Amino acid sequence: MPWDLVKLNDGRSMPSIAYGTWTLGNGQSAVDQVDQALSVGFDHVDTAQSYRNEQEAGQALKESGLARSDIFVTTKWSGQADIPTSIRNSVGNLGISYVDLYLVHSPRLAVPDIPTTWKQMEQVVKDGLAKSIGISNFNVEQMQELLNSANIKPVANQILFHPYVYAQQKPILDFASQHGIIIEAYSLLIPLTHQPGGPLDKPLSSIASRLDVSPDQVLMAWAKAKGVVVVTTSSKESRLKGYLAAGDLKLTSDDIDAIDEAGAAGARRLTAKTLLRRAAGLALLTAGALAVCSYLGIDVL
Ligand SMILES: NC(=O)C1=CN([C@@H]2O[C@H](COP(=O)(O)OP(=O)(O)OC[C@H]3O[C@@H](n4cnc5c(N)ncnc54)[C@H](O)[C@@H]3O)[C@@H](O)[C@H]2O)C=CC1
Ligand SMILES: O=CCc1c[nH]c2ccccc12
Repeated sequence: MPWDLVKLNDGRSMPSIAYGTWTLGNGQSAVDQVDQALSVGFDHVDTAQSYRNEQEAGQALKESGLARSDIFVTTKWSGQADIPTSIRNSVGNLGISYVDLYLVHSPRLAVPDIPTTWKQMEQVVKDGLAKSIGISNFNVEQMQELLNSANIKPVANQILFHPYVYAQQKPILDFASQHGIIIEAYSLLIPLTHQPGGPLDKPLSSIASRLDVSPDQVLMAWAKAKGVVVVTTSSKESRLKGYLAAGDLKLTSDDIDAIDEAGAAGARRLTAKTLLRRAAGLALLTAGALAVCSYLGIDVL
């Protein structure tokens, strides 16, 4: 089994790679894409109230003929209604009686506060509508606030995770690990999809050539080595097969170090770019203000 099951802190298990439905849209094409993912071997589907395709995911699950116990379904409370209403709508849309994992999509939704929101999440487990509960996009302070009053610990925190943000996200990984919380990585492939041309390009392509695989597979193997669960997607069958096959890849510690170093270099570059952009913005603003003052005859110097 290339991607193993990971043990959760509530005694349950979760497949360590998931197929995500965020960008699928809806209608028949979304059903077909989830169908395709299930038929190549994905057994963990990650959806959300806000993705507006829970029904399509549910239809594909039904069509797959897979037993309910052979598929792990995650959905998220995205704040479209209160938690008790939302979870009932989600399981109804998915056509199942429970989800395996229910996540708070963002700490920003936790109104009036995190403890009150988490109490409602705990009730979802008591009502049998979710087997496990977790969070998404929570930082260390928000996780600590939640744990201070939790009766049921979150099993997972789904966060942005790729080499360019690895150092930035590391405190979340360390805190989660201390508390037995699994990290799920989304947007792992951003260095290829949105930030090509950075310091990672070279090590990724040289490791990929040596192992006769593609750079996305190298990123998957890197994430696996960091002990996180991967949430990914593609409309291409060949890519989906590649993601699953990447579970068998073995990177050396030198490979991992090279990716970590290039990731850190990319992060420094992005910080420098952001600072430059801010400085340019400030300069423009100052020039504008000076021009207005001069036009109004105000002497500022
Ligand atoms: N909890 C949250 O706030 C979030 C959760 N997610 C979850 O994660 C899932 C995956 O998110 P993404 O950002 O789409 O994941 P991703 O970073 O894995 O990107 C997937 C995309 O990469 C493309 N790709 C694969 N290999 C490539 C290559 N070699 N070169 C260029 N492009 C390549 C694929 O075709 C696909 O479009 C979502 O569907 C959703 O379920 C995503 C974002 C936020
Ligand atoms: O999950 C991907 C991005 C997204 C879509 N809807 C929401 C709601 C709250 C946080 C993130 C997102």
